Amino acid sequence: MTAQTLDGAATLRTIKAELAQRVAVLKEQGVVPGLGTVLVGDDPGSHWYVGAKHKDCAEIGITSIRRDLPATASQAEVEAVIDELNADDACTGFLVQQPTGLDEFALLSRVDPDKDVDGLHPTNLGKLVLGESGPLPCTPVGAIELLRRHDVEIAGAEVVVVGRGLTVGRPLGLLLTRRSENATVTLCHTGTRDLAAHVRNADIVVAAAGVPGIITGDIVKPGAAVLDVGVSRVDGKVTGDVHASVWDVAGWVSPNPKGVGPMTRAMLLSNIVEIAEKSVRA
Ligand SMILES: Nc1nc(=O)c2c([nH]1)NC[C@@H]1CN(c3ccc(C(=O)N[C@@H](CCC(=O)O)C(=O)O)cc3)C=[N+]21
Repeated sequence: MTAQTLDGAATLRTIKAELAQRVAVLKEQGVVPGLGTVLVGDDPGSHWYVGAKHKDCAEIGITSIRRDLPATASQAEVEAVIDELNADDACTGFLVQQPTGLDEFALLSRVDPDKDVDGLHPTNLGKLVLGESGPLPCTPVGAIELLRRHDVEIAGAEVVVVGRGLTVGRPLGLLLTRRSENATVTLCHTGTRDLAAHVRNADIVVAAAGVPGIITGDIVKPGAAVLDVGVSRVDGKVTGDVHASVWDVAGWVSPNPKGVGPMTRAMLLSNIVEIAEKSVRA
């Protein structure tokens, strides 16, 4: 048996086509959405991500405001750029690419929560806990959307999330246990005594540990959906948390690359369009 592919790259193309139409409607109403990015330093991965985000925006009619700062930039210098984008009406929303090597909580907190396209501002994470509407974190929502668009049943499913990081595992647990998702979630992490015992039970496994190959075929339930969110670089190549042996056992696997990564970009675009639409309604 070989698993079916949860194809994030193809789903990104579909979502872009849908969003391009909404951007065109916004333009008729006199609104041109704009994405801002703040990039600190010269990490090649971060440069690639930011470049990809701006290319995506250009394709669907969203303008770009790009602020690249040297690795030597101080906390105050980055905060000044954040203040500038908060005040810029051409900037619908923006993100501070992580990691910056600076006080990230202070930077995140300084972003206008209404412009927080990453959904990571403390106010927006608080809204997520409280069940209020607001921008949602892109990677976990992208993972859910990838399952939805391939008709993988989430309601009632036993989901094991591996990893409790702030950008994926922690918020994903909150999202999946909302009434609208209705999954039962087990959040595993480095303190979990018997990871295999939990994973064996799961209808859906989300691997976001950042440990290459930690999810192997022998611990996956036959027919399960397995999402590979881990990003490690092994010899310069992107390597996920899901071992190749999983493809022989699972029903669905998201590859890595071309799985959840592109979905993160899709949800970023979706957050920008939603903020812009909200500004028209206001
Ligand atoms: N404030 C902030 N917001 C982010 O959204 C954010 C961040 N910081 N820091 C870093 C991570 C990483 N991230 C990815 C985006 C796209 C792909 C993606 O599309 N990857 C491609 C290609 C990967 C490759 O080949 O290098 C793929 O999976 O097919 C991956 C990872 C967003 N991040």
